[in-house]
Amino acid sequence: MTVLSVNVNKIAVLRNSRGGRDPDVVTAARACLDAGAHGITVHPRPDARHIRADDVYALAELTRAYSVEFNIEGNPFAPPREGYPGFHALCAETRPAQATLVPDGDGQLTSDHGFDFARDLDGLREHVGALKAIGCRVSVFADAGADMDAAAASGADRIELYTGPYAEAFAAGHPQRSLPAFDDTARAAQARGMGVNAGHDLSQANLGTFIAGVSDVLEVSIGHALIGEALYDGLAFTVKRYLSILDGR
Ligand SMILES: CC(=O)[C@@H](O)[C@H](O)COP(=O)(O)O
Ligand SMILES: NCC(=O)COP(=O)(O)O
Repeated sequence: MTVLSVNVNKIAVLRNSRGGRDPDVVTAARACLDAGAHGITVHPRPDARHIRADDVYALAELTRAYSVEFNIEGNPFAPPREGYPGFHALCAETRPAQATLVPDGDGQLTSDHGFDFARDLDGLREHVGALKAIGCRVSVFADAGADMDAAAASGADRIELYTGPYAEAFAAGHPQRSLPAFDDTARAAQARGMGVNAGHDLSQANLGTFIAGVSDVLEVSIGHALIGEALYDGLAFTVKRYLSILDGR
């Protein structure tokens, strides 16, 4: 079975645009969990442009109360700065079920590649070991076609396949051109004892084809498309509520 971890970054984007408390990430996460989502994902970035350290603490409490998995994503190599205690410190303070290591640089609009495992192996080994020592399952962000021998040598429990290129191929009408590389990488990871997660730009349109075409995906984390789709699904209902308030005057 593939579990769904909802990424609530985008709720924080909306909240931060007005500087207040709403929409509230914990309320949104609770709605996802009440609807049956299996877990919550966040990707706090050092510039705190969406999820902030306080959100991470509050969501850790919520997911603990619901007995579901909390997945924190981030770059373990990025140094702490004001408002961002650093990836390891956040994990040490909140003990998420899963820590997903992503090699994002400063100023990147969003994640757009996995690790070069052979190049980053020594540093990755250290971070993976430290996170496992505090009780986290550790997943590492990987491109289709990445070196799974080196990924396994990092000590990671899982890889998370970076699905952006698949989503692009799907949108261009030829998902079957990209799926075999994802499936081969998943099988190579599994043959080396690692589990396989996937995420980035997955959506209602492209998810089914991906899950059907890639071996034994344990978890998908989905945020951008899911929150956008929720707006479309919720707008008619919400507009009617406003109209009924106005009609009731
Ligand atoms: C690793 C990954 O693919 C997601 O965490 C994605 O990067 C979401 O981050 P943003 O919401 O900051 O784009
Ligand atoms: N790990 C991927 C994730 O958490 C969500 O990515 P996206 O759906 O916001 O592109």
